[in-house]
Amino acid sequence: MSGCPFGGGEPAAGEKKRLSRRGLLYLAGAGGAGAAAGMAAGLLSHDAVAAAAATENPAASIVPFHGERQAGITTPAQERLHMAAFDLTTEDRTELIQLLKDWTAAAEAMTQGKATGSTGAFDGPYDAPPQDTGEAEGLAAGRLTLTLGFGAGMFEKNGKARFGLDGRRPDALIDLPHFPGDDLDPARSDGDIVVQACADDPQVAVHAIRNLARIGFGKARVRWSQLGFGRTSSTTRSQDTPRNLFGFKDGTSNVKAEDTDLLDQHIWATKGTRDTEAWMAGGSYLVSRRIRMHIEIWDRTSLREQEGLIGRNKNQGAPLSGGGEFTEPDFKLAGKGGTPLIPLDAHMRLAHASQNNGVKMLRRGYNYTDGSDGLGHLDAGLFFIAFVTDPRTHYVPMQMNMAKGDGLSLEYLKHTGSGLFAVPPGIKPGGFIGEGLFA
Ligand SMILES: C=CC1=C(C)c2cc3[nH]c(cc4nc(cc5[nH]c(cc1n2)c(C)c5CCC(=O)O)C(CCC(=O)O)=C4C)c(C)c3C=C
Ligand SMILES: [Fe+2]
Repeated sequence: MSGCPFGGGEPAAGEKKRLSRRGLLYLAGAGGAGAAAGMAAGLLSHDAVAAAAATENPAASIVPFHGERQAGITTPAQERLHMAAFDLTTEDRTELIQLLKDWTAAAEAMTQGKATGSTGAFDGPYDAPPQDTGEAEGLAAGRLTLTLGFGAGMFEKNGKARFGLDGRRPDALIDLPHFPGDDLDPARSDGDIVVQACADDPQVAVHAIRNLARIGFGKARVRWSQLGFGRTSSTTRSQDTPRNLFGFKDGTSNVKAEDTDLLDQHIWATKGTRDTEAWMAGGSYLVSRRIRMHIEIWDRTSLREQEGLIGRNKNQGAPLSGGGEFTEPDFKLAGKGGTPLIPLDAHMRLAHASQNNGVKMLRRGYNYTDGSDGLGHLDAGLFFIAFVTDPRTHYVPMQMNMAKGDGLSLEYLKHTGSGLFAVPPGIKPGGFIGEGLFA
C-alpha cells in the first residue's frame, strides 16, 4: 500500500485497475460517428449528443477538478444530484484540516473516474475494508463535480468559536431569517459542511457522497442528504431548458456561464470588508431550499391559471407579454380592461431583477421525489440551489417578496429544508479545499 491513503500521489497497485474503469468503456464505445449522425438527422438533442460522446470517449466525461473556481457552479448542469450536509463530530483543528485534505484527494480521484485510495475497491489487504466501496467500477466519470461549502456551524457552536476560526466567519454567512410559510425540518436543514455532487449518472453521484462519508467516519457524519433526478436549470447557452415538476421550462433567464460580467457582479463573492473574511474572494454563497410542491392541487388547476401563476406559457416558456422563450418580458403590457398580461403576483415578475434592486442569481436546482406522505400525496418538489455573491442582497429580499406575494408560494409550495454555505474559491494542484481559511 502506498503512503497516500486516499488517491493522488504515486502510482500504486490499484492504478491499473482504476484507469481501466474508463478505459474499458472507451474500448466498448463504437466511436463518435453514431452520435454525430444522430444529431445531424435531428434525432438527438445537444445534451443527448454530449452524453453519447462522453460514453464513447470517457475523457469527455471528466470535468477538471482544479481551477480558479470550484467546479459545479458554472459547469453545464448535470442530470443528477446527490447533496449531503455533514456535521463535524471532531473539535480538533488538525483533524479537520486532515479531513479536508483527504476529501480533496478523494474528490480529485473520483471526478477523474478513479476509485478512492491507493488500492481502490479490490486490491487492498484481504483482511481490511476496501478503500473504495466499488459501485462505480466500470462507470465513466459522468461529468462528476464535487462542490464543497462551509456552514455557520463550522465556525461556531453554542456561541463558541470552533477550530480556532474566531472572526473568520464571513459577514455574508448569515443565519437566514424565518420566511412566511416556512415549515423547516431541522433534520433537513443547515450542517457544518455541504457537498454538492452532480453527475450524469446517479450511481456516480451517490458513490461520491458515500465515499466521502466513509472517509469522514469519526470526524464528520451525514446530517441530511438529498437526491435529485432531473436538472431544473441550464447554466450554459448550449443546454436545452429543462422542465420542473409543474411541467414548466425552468432556467430560461438564469445567469449562464457565458455571462462573465453578470457572474462577477452577481455570483462570485468579493473579499468582504475585513481581512479575516478575504479567504472567500472568488468563491460564492450556496443557498439550498427543499421546496415541496403540491403537485396534486396543481394538476387540478386550469392551464390558464398555471400560466398566470408562473407568468410564462407552458409550451414554449415565453413570457405572457409575448414573443419566444428568450424574449424579455414586458411587465407593463396590459390586455383587455387594462389588466397586465403578466399578473402582478406571477412568480417570474416577483423574481425578476427589475423587482429586486437589479439582482440576479445562478440557479442550479433539481427535481426530487421522496416517496409519499401517507395521505395519498407524493412528497415531490424542487430542491432549489442558487449561487449568489451575497445572500443578504441577492437572496433574502427576493425570497421575502415571494413568500409574501407570489401566488405560487402562497398556494402550491412549502419550504421544508434550508441551508446557506460559504463555497470557497477553487483548488490549486497540491492544495486542499478551503485552504485559505486555515492560512
Ligand atoms: C428565491 C428564489 C427562487 C425560488 C425559491 C424559486 C422557486 C421556484 N421557481 C419555480 C419555477 C420557475 N422559476 C422561474 C424563474 C425564476 N425563479 C427565480 C427565483 C426563485 N425561484 C428567478 C430569479 C427566476 C428568473 C426570473 C427572471 O429573471 O425572469 C421560472 C421561469 C423560467 C425561468 O426563467 O427560469 C419558473 C418556471 C418553482 C417551481 C419554484 C419552487 C418550487
Ligand atoms: Fe423560480
